Amino acid sequence: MTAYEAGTGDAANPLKQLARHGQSPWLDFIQRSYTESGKLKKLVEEDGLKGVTSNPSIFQKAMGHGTDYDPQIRQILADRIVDAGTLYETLAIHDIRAAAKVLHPVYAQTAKVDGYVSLEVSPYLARDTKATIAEARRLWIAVGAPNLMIKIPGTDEGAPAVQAAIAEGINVNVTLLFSLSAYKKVVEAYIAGLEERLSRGESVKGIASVASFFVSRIDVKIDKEIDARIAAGDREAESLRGLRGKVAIANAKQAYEYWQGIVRSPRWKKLADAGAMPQRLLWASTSTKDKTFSDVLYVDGLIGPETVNTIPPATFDDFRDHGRVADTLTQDLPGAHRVISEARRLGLDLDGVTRTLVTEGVRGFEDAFDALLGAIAAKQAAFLGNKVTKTTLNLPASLDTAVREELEAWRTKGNVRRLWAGDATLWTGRDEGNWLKWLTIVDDQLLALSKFEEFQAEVKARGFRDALLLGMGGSSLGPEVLAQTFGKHEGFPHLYVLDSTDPQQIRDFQDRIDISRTLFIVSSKSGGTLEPNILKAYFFDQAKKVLGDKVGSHFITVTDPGSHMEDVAKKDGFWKIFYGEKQIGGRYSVLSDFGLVPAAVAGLPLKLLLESALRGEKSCAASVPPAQNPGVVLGSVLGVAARDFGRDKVTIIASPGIYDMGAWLEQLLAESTGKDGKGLIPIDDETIGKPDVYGKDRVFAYLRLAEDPCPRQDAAFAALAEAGEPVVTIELHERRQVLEEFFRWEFATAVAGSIIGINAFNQPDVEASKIETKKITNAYNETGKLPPYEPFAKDGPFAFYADPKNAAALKAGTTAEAILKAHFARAGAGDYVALLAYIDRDTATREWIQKVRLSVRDGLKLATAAEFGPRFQHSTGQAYKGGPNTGVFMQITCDDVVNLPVPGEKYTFGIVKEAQARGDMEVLAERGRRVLRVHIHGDLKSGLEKLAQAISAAV
Ligand SMILES: O=C(CO)[C@@H](O)[C@H](O)[C@H](O)[C@H](O)COP(=O)(O)O
Ligand SMILES: O=C[C@H](O)COP(=O)(O)O
Repeated sequence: MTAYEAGTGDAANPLKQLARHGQSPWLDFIQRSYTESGKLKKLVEEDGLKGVTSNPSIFQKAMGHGTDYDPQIRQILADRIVDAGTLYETLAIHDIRAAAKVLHPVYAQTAKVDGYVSLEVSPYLARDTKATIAEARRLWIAVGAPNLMIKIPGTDEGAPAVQAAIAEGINVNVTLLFSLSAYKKVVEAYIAGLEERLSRGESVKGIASVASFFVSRIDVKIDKEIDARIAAGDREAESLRGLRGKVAIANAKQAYEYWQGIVRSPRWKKLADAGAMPQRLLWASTSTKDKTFSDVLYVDGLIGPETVNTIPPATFDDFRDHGRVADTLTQDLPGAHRVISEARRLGLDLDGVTRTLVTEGVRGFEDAFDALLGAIAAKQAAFLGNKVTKTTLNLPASLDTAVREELEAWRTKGNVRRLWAGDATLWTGRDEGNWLKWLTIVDDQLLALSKFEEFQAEVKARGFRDALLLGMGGSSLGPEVLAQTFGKHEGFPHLYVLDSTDPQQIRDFQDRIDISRTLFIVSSKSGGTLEPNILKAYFFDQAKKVLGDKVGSHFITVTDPGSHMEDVAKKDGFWKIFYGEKQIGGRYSVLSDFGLVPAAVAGLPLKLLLESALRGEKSCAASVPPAQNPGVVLGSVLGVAARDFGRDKVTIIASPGIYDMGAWLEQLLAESTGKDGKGLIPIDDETIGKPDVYGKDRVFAYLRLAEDPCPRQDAAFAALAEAGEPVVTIELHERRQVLEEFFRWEFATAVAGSIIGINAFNQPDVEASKIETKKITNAYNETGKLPPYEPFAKDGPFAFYADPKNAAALKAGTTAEAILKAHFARAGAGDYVALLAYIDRDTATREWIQKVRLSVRDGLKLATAAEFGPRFQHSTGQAYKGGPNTGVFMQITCDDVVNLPVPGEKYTFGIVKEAQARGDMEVLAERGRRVLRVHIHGDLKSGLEKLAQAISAAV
């Protein structure tokens, strides 16, 4: 008695009779309820079931619908923060293990011939040999059952992976085989894998493999071609009709014939003598698709020794009911050859069909996997409820359709996976892949949590009253959000963030802190940026006067390894040096030490914050299909709205409790996307108005803090949505979720950048202004004075400056009002007006700029940006100079009542600020931008008042 006869006994059950003919019926299906209810066990005991196969479509059917899996999903989500892919795999492994347990007795009774459960590698890897091998190895270990088979596609790339897996002793089910030629390669891979083991002196016993030959799909394709030709009146109609429903089985029989030759060959004999088991042919795709054929056609017709048929449940039942058992596989082989040659004679393209079927098969499994992961991600979001932020889109129909199309394109191209894999061709194909460490930084930070917590305890123990962070842009805006959003924490210093060269503003901060009890955080990624260097020099000097030799112990730095600031910190005996990641650009650095160190200093709950960020990361993971991926959805809305609809003004409004998010977002969006004449123009904190004050160039992003919403904002957004404006509402259930949003917006920005078609990770035009500023400060150091700079007009306290081209356009007027009128008259639909104020940024000036921008917005119906220099130069400045030429700029400068020295330099902070304004103006003008500078002489307060009146009159 062979192993195949082990389960015989019930003469009335065709399924059981198969064993006598050497065929093992497997079930092409898996579902939790089957295993848990004992149904699978019953099939084994009553029907002689000998194995189970799964594939992405099967799991999609099982997990994508119903509630079978809900309890385990809830339990996993309660314990861990995971992505949809991990969730799927955990559920799948659970099922596979459970089925393997049920089938283990078969495995034992048949001496390892049968009793297997198959689990397929990710279909996304079907064309990647190395990744398939790694995945096979990983799944093999993760499931940890001897009667597991790893399914690997029999593609050109899959065959070498089969060989490698077999050589490692992993049981393999080779799937997606349609053609004899592909099958031959797979047989070779199996044999070569076993030979590899033998040559290393390893055993080949007990290693099992099946080659899954797909049957019915071939008839579906060929018969369609036949029907089309008959319908078109083909002369060979009769002969063609005679082949309907025959080619697939004939093709399978040829494969079997080949197998028979193999197992008789001396090469195989050697392996068999060493105890190897032959790789059996497994008939897959055996449900009947054409209802005019027998419903058990592909079981009845393929019965033969040492084969497997994996049968879907309905066909399984049909075959139990009326299957006919006979040795059909070996019957009439000449007939099978005739069918194939007749098909060739008639020009039916079997080779082409099998090639197409491989491509379609891979695609089909990818689609099914996408659908499955999408369903899991949606379920996950629903179960997590308030633990994650919630996004609602209100988009006009045309934008909505375009966004859906974009999401589908991202899905079919596998772009989310490409992004995670660092594929630079998603952007401009240059060095973008080197700038993506932010994708996984949260995982690293969680691993390093104890480092931050120890530091936090040390800060607390030292009893600092204040902490002053000195930095610009990416090194200051994230910490500023943390400081503003989470406030002061008992026992920890008050965190202040200074990002200005305005002497008055520096003095304001100095007045707020007690230097003797202050921890200074010098934050500079490159370590070479002018502002943090001179601010450090200034405060170090000031602190030295108070602290003497201990001054270094009040300073820490966060900087990239090897930077100038690292040298400074070492030389000056800083208390600590924290390092950034070189593969993260400044504006993507908030979840690296650039955000974590100030968070630790301020006494924030680091673990909770990082966990929130991790939720952001996991919800945007490579496994989460675009339509369920919050980062891709948001990025697609922003990218498509700008690219296809001219809606490039991303208007960001946040609830009061998280208002500062906008300043961080401004930099992220503008600096990442505003270049090559394209990009998103962020409009932050422009008080929300009635629908009629807006042009058709906006997308609105509402960051709503559900725990403390603003009813006025709610009502205004409802009105905008009602009026058909595109509104994205992101609901944060608690403040902590700003960390989740940090990650999501970073991801969305990368996506939008890809859609717009720019490099989302460089900032060429910010560098340009820095160079111009440096030229001016260097000149000052050499000559002790600034180059001459003449206004083209003066009126009262105002002096107006511009480059010759802009001056020519504005010179007609001589009064402030006329000049401003002429300037603003240059703005038209789709443009924006940016006020760039190089003045102290305090409550009064912020209110002033807000009032003025609203008068401009309402007067001109244009988007407005209200910015303070020099901080915006490290942020939106990139888009102003490098983005679309739609900005109309007005610099506002003032006399400095206070001036402060920069230790070691001839220039002062006042000179630096002047150099920055001039440098930026130079570059703006050089890029052909409409720009005007208004300098306020004398008292700033009254000057600003007058300017506000003049602007209001001009618009
Ligand atoms: O590959 C195996 C078994 O190794 C099967 O699970 C295989 O994927 C299925 O039989 C087919 O996908 C089902 O195909 P079809 O009936 O949808 O044409
Ligand atoms: O956004 C980045 C700013 O330009 C500051 O750069 P940094 O961190 O290298 O000093």
